[in-house]
Amino acid sequence: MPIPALLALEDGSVFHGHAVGAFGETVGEVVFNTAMTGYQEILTDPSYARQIVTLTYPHIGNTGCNAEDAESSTVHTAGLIVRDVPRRASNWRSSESLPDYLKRHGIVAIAGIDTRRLTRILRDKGAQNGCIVAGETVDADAALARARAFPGLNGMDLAKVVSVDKPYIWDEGIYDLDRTAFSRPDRRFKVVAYDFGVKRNILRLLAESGCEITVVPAQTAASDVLAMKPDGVFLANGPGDPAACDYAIAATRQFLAAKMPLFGICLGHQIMGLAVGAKTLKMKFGHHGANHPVKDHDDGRVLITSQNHGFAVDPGTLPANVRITHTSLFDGSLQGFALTDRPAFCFQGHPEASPGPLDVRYLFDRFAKLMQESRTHA
Ligand SMILES: NC(=O)CC[C@H](N)C(=O)O
Repeated sequence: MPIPALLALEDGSVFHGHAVGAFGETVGEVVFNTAMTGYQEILTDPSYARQIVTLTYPHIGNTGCNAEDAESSTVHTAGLIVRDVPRRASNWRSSESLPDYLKRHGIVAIAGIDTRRLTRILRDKGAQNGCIVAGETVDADAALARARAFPGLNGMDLAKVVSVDKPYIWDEGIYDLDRTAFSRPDRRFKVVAYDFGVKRNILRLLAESGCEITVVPAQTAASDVLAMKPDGVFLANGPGDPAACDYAIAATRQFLAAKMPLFGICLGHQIMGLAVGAKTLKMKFGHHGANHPVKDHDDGRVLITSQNHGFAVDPGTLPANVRITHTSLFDGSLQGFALTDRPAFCFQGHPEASPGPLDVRYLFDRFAKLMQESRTHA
């Protein structure tokens, strides 16, 4: 017999389904993701901390789970909502089924609900705070009260919560499916990467561009980083409200003043925006998927990109020394900018994908070029 589960949203909607993960309850902001593949990468993306993800693709779990596809050391989504989990996972790399993987990580998850109805609610009303309860007895009123008690992500600083405790070196490149091993690329640049919730494929693609990377905790002082004399500093993706990360905004200002080559992704992009004096805003339901068209203003190309953000930099608040480089073709929101008087640029989407297309991978080469030029001019 399936074990019951229910999802309650702050607007009063209640969905009944069955448990496919751990028993218990979880609360968070419910967002929809339209990627058709990559559920394991999504579950382990630290940017999803305190968010419950519903996947619009209906069959989730077909290829099971494995150790190599994790984007961090654990699952970070607060919960998972899917239409249907297959009875059997099948893939030569699979070592565990999705339900077993969720249970092992203590993640509460629900299946068997109408995810199209849920997604329409989120699209029309905006992201909702929600609560999933899974177990023999599920109480809708209690779940609703818990959903409504969740304070929401506005003002929540989660980067320092998911970050590492101490620095470490990363030198692993991308996964080679033929050799079933990760590459060890040559190293030409010393890069310090701020871990606000970094995804491993970002570190892998930085390594592929020739970077030896020292990953540092979110609250590391800029002076400590500058003392390491890196060729460049990387600002990672991460969960929560960027405006709450005052320590990171202050450090970024110091790097800009020192003319340090800088590259920011997602939360890192938002922090760079705040550091130059722009404002961030909370989007209605954000961008979460692997098929978002983004225009590159330098050459007019349309890139298909991977996205996961619920906040955005307000382009109307950018200062005069900012050049907009990328715009979302879904809603016209800001996707990337560069400074005209500093070696610094950033991107709102996920150029490392995982999951998603690698159309924007060239930004990693741009960072290497920026560091090379900065060396030549030094
Ligand atoms: N992936 C990210 O870095 C997300 C950034 C930020 N937490 C947001 O939701 O917009």
